[in-house]
Amino acid sequence: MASLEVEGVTVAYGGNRALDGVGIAAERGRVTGLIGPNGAGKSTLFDVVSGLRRPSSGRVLLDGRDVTRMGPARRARRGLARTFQRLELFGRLSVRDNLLVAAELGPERRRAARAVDEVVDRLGLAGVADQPADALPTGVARLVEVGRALAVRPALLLLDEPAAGQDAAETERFAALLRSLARDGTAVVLVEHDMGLVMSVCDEVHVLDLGKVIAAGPPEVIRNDETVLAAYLGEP
Ligand SMILES: Nc1ncnc2c1ncn2[C@@H]1O[C@H](COP(=O)(O)OP(=O)(O)OP(=O)(O)O)[C@@H](O)[C@H]1O
Repeated sequence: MASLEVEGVTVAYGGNRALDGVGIAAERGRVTGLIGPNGAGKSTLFDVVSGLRRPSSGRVLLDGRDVTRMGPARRARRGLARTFQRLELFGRLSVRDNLLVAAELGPERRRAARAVDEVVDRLGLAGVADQPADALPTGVARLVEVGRALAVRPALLLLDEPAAGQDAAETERFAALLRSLARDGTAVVLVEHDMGLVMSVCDEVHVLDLGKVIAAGPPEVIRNDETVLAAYLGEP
């Protein structure tokens, strides 16, 4: 069963349909890419999935259960975690404390310190663990943001442009991390503009344009899809 199913979701801002009957699915053990030009509706879809925005129609299911009317906290307790396009770290807190605040919100509160140690280890953050977050280069800060989501050991992880600001070596390590999360059984959904990263780590890619899914399939198919190329290049 898919970990996440989105069915016929529509969101309108005034007269503008940010999402128009969108359906996607994401499964455990797989990295699912969500791409599309600026303004396509990717972040709005994450808001709908995480419960920050109620769609005017359509449904969101987590592990087969309809959560469309559930708020963000209840969805988080059901195993959903996300990152934001704009970094949401506490600038004056150390990396470790940023992770701890997140871990303590998770279901395994009593084991928060251990969860933090695991995240520091897994993301290679030991060298910066005691530094304040606002002293970090953007690429490392992005990794801490991902670490905050991982600290609750999510079953479904939504990542909104996690590689923005990472250099080539950081992105390569990040790709390996995404694959290892999928191997451990996490359902990962990746919104990302770095096409090299998307095409190398995703098992499946959904393409949004002007609020509609215009293509879905494995990276090798999406890469050569004429509709997708036209959406990005702005010509048929
Ligand atoms: N709070 C809002 N009020 C009005 N319109 C909005 C709001 N948020 C987003 N929109 C509009 O909804 C559409 C989808 O925006 P969204 O941010 O979801 O796209 P995106 O694919 O995440 O874009 P980007 O790649 O630039 O982050 C755009 O036309 C945007 O202008």
